[in-house]
Amino acid sequence: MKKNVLVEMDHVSFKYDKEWVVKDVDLSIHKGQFLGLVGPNGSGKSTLIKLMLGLSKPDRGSIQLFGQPLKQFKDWKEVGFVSQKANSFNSGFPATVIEVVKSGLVSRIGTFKFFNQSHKAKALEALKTVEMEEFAHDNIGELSGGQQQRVFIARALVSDPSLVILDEPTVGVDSKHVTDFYNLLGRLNKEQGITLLMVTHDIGTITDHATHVVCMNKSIHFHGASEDYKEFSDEDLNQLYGHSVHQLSHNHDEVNPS
Ligand SMILES: Nc1ncnc2c1ncn2[C@@H]1O[C@H](COP(=O)(O)OP(=O)(O)OP(=O)(O)O)[C@@H](O)[C@H]1O
Repeated sequence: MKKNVLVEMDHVSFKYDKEWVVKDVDLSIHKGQFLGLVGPNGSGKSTLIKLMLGLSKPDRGSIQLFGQPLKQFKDWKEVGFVSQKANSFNSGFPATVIEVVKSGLVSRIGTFKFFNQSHKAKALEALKTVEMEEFAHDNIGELSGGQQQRVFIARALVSDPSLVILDEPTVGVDSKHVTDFYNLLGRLNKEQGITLLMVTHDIGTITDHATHVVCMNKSIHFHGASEDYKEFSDEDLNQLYGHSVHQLSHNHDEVNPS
């Protein structure tokens, strides 16, 4: 593996039907980074994640995970994923919190194996990390959006991944709890050394928490340290987003599109 490079995309392009939605993307994610991926609606962020996870295949270019071509990569327990729609269980969904978290071990133990006491202990440990262990035996559907999303982070953490990818995890999280959520991600990154890639629309907030920012609109328009992204002017952003966007001064919770 190229030293400490967990993901490497080399001239990656992808189209649905005839329209290119990801164009000539070169992107490396280094161990220890907390990378925020931002861009306007429909700019290809989720598609880029799907390509990285091998759920879609690039039409051009190549992708390596942990130094291996994606086709050969098998060590999926190293990669946790929290999707945008994770927190959409209705109250009748028949699974407890701990069952949801244990399901994250399937990549480690195989689909048809049974969970044992050590798996239960792992799941409880992951719930403890996200401060949700007291809800272990509650029904997942009875929790708030923010609590459900913490459970899905625990599910992503239970196999001890080095990299966790999150696609708009704060959608459905009460704005009062969004800051706590970012603080949790910051702790995972700083204290546990987990590399994070997070798709978000919160361009005002992400720079306070992420170490690096990638801003894309089909191709990459900015990739650098969060500090430098703060220098990316409102004018640059407006051009990219096609409407007025302000990066709020930092320590604010929201972006202010008009
Ligand atoms: N399954 C699909 N079939 C055809 N087109 C698709 C499909 N999924 C996404 N697209 C299109 O590809 C483009 C990129 O979509 P994508 O979801 O990757 O963008 P995004 O940046 O994640 O958007 P958002 O911020 O709104 O979630 C959009 O124009 C979208 O309509």
